[in-house]
Amino acid sequence: MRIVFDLDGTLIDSAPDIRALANRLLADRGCAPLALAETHSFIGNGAAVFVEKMRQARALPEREQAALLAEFSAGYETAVDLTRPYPGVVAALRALAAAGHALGICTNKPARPARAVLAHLGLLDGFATVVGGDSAATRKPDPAPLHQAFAALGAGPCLYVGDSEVDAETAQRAGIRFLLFTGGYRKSPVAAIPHAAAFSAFDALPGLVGAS
Ligand SMILES: O=C(O)COP(=O)(O)O
Ligand SMILES: [Mg+2]
Repeated sequence: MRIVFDLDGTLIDSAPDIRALANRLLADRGCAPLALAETHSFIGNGAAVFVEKMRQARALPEREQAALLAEFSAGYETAVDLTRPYPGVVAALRALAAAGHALGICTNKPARPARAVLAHLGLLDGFATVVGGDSAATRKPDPAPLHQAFAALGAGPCLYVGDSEVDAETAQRAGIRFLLFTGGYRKSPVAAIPHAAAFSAFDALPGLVGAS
């Protein structure tokens, strides 16, 4: 089977690094720092949307957007030290690879920081493709980047694993079966997010894939 994963809030808890990076930018401008929950709520639609939501939350003017995004992007690749895989992720990925599944990533995080954090955690080599928010002409919830990720994995049934409303919509629009990790950065109740199956701990994932 071809299995594609979302990244932030699905395989990795990256919000502490994203928050620290954002708070450096805000501190330079005399603004109050982001709380962790606020940070979670801004993640999922890519770097430009994150910076826009951060800017609006601190009432910074629109004319600052380009400079904020440039500074954010410049620091993004090295913002890896506080990021951890969720419990059970490493073992689940290893089990899925050992069972012969082809694994890929489709994230709205730009490709370079996505690859950098995966490499930092020793996980990059496990993925045959990494499609980022800037890898295709469009980003999720447009289905094109998800199709691109599956195309890179060859043939076979498809499964997408993600944590958010954006991921569920992307899978639905792509016509692909979706598994929801409930422990990430979703904003809505699990019941309000379309999914084939949901799981709260990664040790359940190989069994769910086997049952798909
Ligand atoms: O919003 C982002 O930059 C990334 O989020 P995702 O990995 O959940 O797609
Ligand atoms: Mg996510």
